[in-house]
Amino acid sequence: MSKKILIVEDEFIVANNLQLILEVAGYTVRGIAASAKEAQEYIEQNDLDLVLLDIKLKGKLSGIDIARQLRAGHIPFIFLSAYANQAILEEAKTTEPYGFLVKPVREKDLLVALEIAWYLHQHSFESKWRREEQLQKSIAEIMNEGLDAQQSLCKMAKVLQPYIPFDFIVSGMRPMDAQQFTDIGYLRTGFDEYQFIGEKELENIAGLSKTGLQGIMENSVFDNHANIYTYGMTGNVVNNLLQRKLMEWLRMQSYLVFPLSLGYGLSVHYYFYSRQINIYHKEHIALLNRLKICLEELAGKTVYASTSSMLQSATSKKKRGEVTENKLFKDIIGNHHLLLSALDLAAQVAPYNTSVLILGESGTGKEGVAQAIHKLSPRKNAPFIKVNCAAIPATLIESELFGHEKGAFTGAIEKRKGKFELADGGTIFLDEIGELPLSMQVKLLRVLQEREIEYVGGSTTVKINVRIVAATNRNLEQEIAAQNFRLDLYYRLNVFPLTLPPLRERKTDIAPLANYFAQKFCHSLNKPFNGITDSMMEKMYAYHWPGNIRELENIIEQSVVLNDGKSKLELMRSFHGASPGIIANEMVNTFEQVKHIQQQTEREYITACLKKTKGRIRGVGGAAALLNIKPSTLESKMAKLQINRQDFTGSTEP
Ligand SMILES: Nc1ncnc2c1ncn2[C@@H]1O[C@H](COP(=O)(O)OP(=O)(O)OP(=O)(O)O)[C@@H](O)[C@H]1O
Repeated sequence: MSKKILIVEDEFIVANNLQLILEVAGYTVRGIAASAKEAQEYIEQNDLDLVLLDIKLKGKLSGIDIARQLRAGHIPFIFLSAYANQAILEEAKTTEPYGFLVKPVREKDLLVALEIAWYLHQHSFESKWRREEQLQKSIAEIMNEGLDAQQSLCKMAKVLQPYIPFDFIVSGMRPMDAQQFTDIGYLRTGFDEYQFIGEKELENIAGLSKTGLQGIMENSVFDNHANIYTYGMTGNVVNNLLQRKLMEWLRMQSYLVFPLSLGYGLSVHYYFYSRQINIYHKEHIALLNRLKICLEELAGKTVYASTSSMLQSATSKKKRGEVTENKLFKDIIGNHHLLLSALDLAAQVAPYNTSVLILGESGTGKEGVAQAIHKLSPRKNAPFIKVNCAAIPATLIESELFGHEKGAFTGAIEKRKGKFELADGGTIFLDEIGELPLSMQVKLLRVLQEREIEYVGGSTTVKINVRIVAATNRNLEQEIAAQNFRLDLYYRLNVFPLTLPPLRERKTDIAPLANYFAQKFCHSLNKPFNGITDSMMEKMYAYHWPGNIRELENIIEQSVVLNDGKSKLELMRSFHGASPGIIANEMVNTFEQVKHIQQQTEREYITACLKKTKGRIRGVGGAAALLNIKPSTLESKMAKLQINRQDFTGSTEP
């Protein structure tokens, strides 16, 4: 059926031209709105499949305002703009558009953008619906298991986490009996690990006596409708004493409360707390409302029925630890909430064929997450093929990816399969996708659309069934603005973005990672592990880790190699170019400053390694090996940071 489109454009000639193109392509143009007001009238009629939306409109309201309305109504839209500078892109991005076209728009670009927008819309809608159905089923299963309140909240926490992220979840009866604390809480301590928090645990954490806690409970008032709160000065200020104290004790930044009535004036309140600010939205409340019947039934069966037995079972569970092993991501160490949020997303998307774009600085573990997504998918028994787009010379990349015929170019002595074909049935991991030359981006886009590849130098076409996981440490939006990356490819790949935090933003993971690597290297070198000295730990905490986990891994390896096997591990080199004070002092206010510092530290780190190797990049003991990256990756970084190898060839070791 022909899709119905609205054109929101105040330039008459542009709008007519668009209408002509769209009608020839088989779309039904519902109308042309020359102002935001007219656009709103069309939207209210509620009969649109897609909207083309000019950002700058005459009058008070802009295309951005209309975009927010379309988003709320789940109508996909594509922005049209005469400019594509960073500021406009940033503003447009906040509305999560399905595409962005720069005027004047070429016919082909317009039709491709519309096709992709429709595909993304269908996809996100369908997968959202499927995931919600799965969630309802999981809650129903918990209900039928005959568990007590504590057990069911623990299970509920695990199934709800991907949908409503939290670091601490609480459920409790309201009104509260100040003489008897019966709230049940679970604190997230790992990817799939939760620790029970009841009355005793709270008293310990807060350093309070039983009467102290009772005093707080007596002075607390409770919401009777769903609400979102933020700790601190902005947003919905937390007035409720118990909630405010909980946030202080557990260093939470925001929470969502969702009350469920059980009748007779009683209700069960669910609280979701997060260490991230502004994480909760109306959409989370809307989801909880859709789950309300299930949740009410579950609450009635569990919390209401078992308040008296709670304390007793709480103590026994505490003794057992209630800690489950993280089986899903067993090679990914760390339990910082920023890492766990990224892993939640990975676990959510893994079972589907959806393309995933993993973002994050170099060395943050993008490849490990890509592998985990593959292992958690139904494709796990088929190949996982990695392609480092930065490491392959531009002239060879096409044949590397798609294969070549015998004699296709000098040196092609026989027909050879490309990585896409090798990955058939499995996953292809396109690492450093931001480095892909523009000419290859067009070809990759065609493969993603048509799901078939063409050998270089011949007519062989092969149908492929491959899931794409791509990664980059570049800011692709900036690359698009600089015309280094194609917008249409970006939208194809960016179906499910996932960002890995840099190590300096999750310093609590330094100790577990350091211990993990130390044990690994001690084991492989057959040395006993005697621990890590406090001074090494302190220095590692103070450092800002431009090379992230890869750098930490290298440092631990050096320490293990040079350790005598009797004493604790000591730091065996000084950190180069360390300027942790800048970050620790929180003098960084803007993203640009962060980027600047990041580039500066990366530059200093590479420079220090090049000094050490006297400018040698390749081979054993070369700078690339020291940094544990491919020589070609190092070369491209050096070019980007304007580091000249020749400057180091004559220098002496520091
Ligand atoms: N959470 C983690 N737990 C254990 N090891 C990790 C973790 N994250 C990364 N590593 C290790 O750190 C090293 C670098 O990780 P990886 O190669 O996945 O990073 P990357 O983000 O893909 O880097 P690049 O952008 O340079 O390709 C690897 O040896 C990896 O095993």
